[in-house]
Amino acid sequence: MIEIAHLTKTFRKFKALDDISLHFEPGQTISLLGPNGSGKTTLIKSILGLMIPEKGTIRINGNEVKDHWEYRSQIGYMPQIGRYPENMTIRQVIKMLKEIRKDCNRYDEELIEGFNIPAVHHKTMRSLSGGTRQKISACLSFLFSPDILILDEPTAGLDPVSSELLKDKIVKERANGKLILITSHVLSDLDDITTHIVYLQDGKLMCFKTVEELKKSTGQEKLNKIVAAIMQKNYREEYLLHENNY
Ligand SMILES: Nc1ncnc2c1ncn2[C@@H]1O[C@H](COP(=O)(O)OP(=O)(O)OP(=O)(O)O)[C@@H](O)[C@H]1O
Repeated sequence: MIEIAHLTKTFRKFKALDDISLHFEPGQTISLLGPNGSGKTTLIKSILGLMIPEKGTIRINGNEVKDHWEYRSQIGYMPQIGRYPENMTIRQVIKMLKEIRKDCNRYDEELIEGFNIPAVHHKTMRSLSGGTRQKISACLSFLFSPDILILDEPTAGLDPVSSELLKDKIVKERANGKLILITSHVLSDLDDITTHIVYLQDGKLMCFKTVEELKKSTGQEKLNKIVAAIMQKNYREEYLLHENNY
């Protein structure tokens, strides 16, 4: 579904992404992990076509993204910080987006109902609390029933009940065959929803494996322990050796 081959992005001489190759399929939830500045957002922005890497390719359903802009309608994106017209009400923002996306005739309003957004429909975007703004971003990312969801720190700022509701939705949509990419620094939030881990460090791919494989190879159950094992110095060499055996 998404094939990334030898992706390299530099800012002046600094390599933010260094020869990254990955392959994602429907029905996977990929947790995109790594320390601050490791290249996660650069990778997401490259997939979204918001950044143009100088080397490598990204294909979505076989089409290279730099030549096929229409692929973006298949992606629901929840940014880390949602930016909206501040003087519009929630109702107006949702209505405006539905009018722009006339191609879509299957709205997914499950989160809008789950978060009880109609009760605050009349509020302007500028008046919203951080958590409510985050809920609106989540609702909009699912609204047009996209095949791919890219969620950047989706549970940040959400209360525990809302966070669980969003996680249940992610699990449900993965079961429906969606591909979901998530970044989060709160690893406990990812424990029950992740199928695969991508770990980046200094723009390099340190690990791309299923959670089950990593549980076996590290002997750990929880993501924070698994990630600690990945961060051990010699992991990448072992990983690459292992990969070269196939
Ligand atoms: N427009 C830019 N110009 C110059 N350098 C940039 C630019 N965008 C990103 N970088 C650099 O590229 C590197 C990777 O940044 P990126 O935002 O992808 O990291 P990240 O893994 O998403 O970090 P975080 O966990 O803090 O969100 C960082 O060193 C960052 O300073």
